[in-house]
Amino acid sequence: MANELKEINDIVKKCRILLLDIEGTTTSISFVKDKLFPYAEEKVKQFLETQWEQEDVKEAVTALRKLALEDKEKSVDGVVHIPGEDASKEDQIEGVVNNVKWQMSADRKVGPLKQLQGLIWKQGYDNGDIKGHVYDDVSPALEQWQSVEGQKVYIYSSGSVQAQKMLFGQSEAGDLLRFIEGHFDTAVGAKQEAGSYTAIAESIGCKPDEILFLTDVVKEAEAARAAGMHAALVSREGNAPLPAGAAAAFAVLHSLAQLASNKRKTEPQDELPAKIAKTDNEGNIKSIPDVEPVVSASVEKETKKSEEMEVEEEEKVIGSTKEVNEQKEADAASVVTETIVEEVTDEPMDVPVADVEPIVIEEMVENTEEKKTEQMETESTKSEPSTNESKGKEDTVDKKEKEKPKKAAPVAEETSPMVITEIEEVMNEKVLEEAEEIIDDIEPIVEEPPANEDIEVLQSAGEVLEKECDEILSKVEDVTNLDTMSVKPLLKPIAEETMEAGDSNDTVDRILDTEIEQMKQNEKSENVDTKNTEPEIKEEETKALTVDEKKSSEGATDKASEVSPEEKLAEQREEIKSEEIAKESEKDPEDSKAESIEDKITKETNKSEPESTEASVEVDVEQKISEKISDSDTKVPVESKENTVGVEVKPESESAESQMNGKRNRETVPVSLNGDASKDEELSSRLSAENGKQEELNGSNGDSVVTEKVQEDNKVEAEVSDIKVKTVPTEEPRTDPIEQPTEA
Ligand SMILES: CSCCC(=O)C(=O)COP(=O)(O)O
Ligand SMILES: [Mg+2]
Repeated sequence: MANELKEINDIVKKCRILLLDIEGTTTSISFVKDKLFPYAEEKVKQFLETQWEQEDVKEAVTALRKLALEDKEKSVDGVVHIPGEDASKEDQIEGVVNNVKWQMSADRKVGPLKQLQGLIWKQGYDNGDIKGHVYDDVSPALEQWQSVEGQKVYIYSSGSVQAQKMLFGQSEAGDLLRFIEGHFDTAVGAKQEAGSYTAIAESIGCKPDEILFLTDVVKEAEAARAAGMHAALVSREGNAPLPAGAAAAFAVLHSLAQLASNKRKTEPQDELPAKIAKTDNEGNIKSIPDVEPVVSASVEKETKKSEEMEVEEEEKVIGSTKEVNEQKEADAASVVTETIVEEVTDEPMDVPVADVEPIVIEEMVENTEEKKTEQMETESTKSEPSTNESKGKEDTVDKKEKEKPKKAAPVAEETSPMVITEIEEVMNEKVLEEAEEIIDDIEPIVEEPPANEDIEVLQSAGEVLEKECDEILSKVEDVTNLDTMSVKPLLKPIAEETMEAGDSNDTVDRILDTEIEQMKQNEKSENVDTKNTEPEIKEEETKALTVDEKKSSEGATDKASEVSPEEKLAEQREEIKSEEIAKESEKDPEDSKAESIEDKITKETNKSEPESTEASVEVDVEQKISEKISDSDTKVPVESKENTVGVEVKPESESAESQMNGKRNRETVPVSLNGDASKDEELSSRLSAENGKQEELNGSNGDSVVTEKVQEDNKVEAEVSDIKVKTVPTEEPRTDPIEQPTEA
């Protein structure tokens, strides 16, 4: 034996020609015996009667007659004689019909019988009564095999070449002739004779060991192996059991899918499970899954299924097939992939992977059409089929070996996924690269979310800001809080006004209560002081009155005699008041312009240390007022000022006040220095007197002596008027009394 390799993968690696038997290998025995033979038996008489005069029919009848004579000479059991040409047509037809039925019943694989059968079946194929049966794994396997450059598929069957072509050309799987390079029948020799295989190898033009022959008959496999071919057995459901030792001698396949490469990367859901039969130790099928196998299923998958079937022998075959096809498919795929990828990757981003497949299929169809055309041309030059008995005649093998251009093997539908998968890989790499570039461009735009650390920093910053805001608010509250204002002393008159306006503000009330208490105390102490100073004041007033009296007596003695001292005093008071007003009017408006209350408040609130500011402001205000008091005392003689009334608030001050209150409260705004120990006493009493509330506040019933009251009023008014002079020019506006808005 030239080739005794049993591992199918090892065999496949070595072979480029696939030579296939039909019945029991690509096609079910049942189809032949239950469909074709009955059809031929049923139609043979009618066929002969109608086609008797046809040349091909006459040749077939002549061959059958000769065979019958030889069988008679050989004393073949059951041989049926066919009357000679000198017999009637009817007798001849009857003899032929009986002979054919006898041979068919014996399943003789003789040429004359197969020739006539083919003629009869042709009618059946032509009128649609017959469709050639092929296993589901056949078409994909043929396509796959012949798709690899240099690999070809041939058929060697006892059936006539004509019958073969009809079966594959009009199969249930469609026209499979495009995958078949040539056909051999018994004209080349008996299938169980080694010489037949040698002749086939010669006809194909290759070495026998480049051919893998698949058959269901052990003796045929042995004959092929004897001729130097590689051979494997195919076990299908319905086949005759393999003889003992067959599986040990040959690799046994149950599906042509086992020839396919496991390199194909198809998704499992895209594949039908291969119909792998359970077999006995001889490789004979015991049972077969319901699902038909497909060639597209990978060998790897087949191996897995075989493992499930616990067929040890099968595992060996599958494993061999896998390795061989890996190499084969790798070689084929590499060529096609290169070509297609070049087309696709020109525009990697615009061509989706899915778009690649049509390109591949298109090329496949194109090649198929080309191949089909070539086959049709070849067929026209083929010799007539012959039987084994007609050896020496024209060879039945297709000798018109087509010298097709050795271009890249067409990519078939079943193989394209593998190619596409590799294209996908290439595409993915390019797409990923470009995607990375795009992402790089995007990254600077997209801000990364802050890290936890950053969030903590931000939170801390937020807390700081919030704290600062609280401090600012606190300062504002301090400014607006009557209890904590540094200008608290200045609030007194405003508070009083607010009280007069019926404001029930508790703070104001509290301030007033405190103020009232102090005023009561001051009133008492002032009374004591007044007793000590009253003589001097009275003396001064007396002098003033004397002068006035002289003046008035000079012009109007009658009136003078008629005017009471009180009236005189009032008149003098009015005069002094007018003079004071005149003096004030003569002063520089710019110097007397009171600083904007708003500005003052702003300055106050801008101070960073409220507590110290409050104290300093209080001191400043007190000092200023003290200075003004003393200044007033020195510049303006008390005698001349005693009768002056409170200075009216100048327009500037009114304006300032209006800015604060949005209204003109009063024409005069008395100022109090609440809380001062030395000066506040008399100021408080002045304030009370000025407002005319002293009696009320002190609980006085107004029983005071008129003279004392007048003097007291005059004194208080004079002093208060000094204090009220807010428009006194100063170089330190900030220390000027600040009017606090009542609505603050
Ligand atoms: C394709 S012809 C029908 C099958 C047939 O007649 C036959 O004899 C098959 O024999 P095979 O050698 O293919 O087993
Ligand atoms: Mg067979």
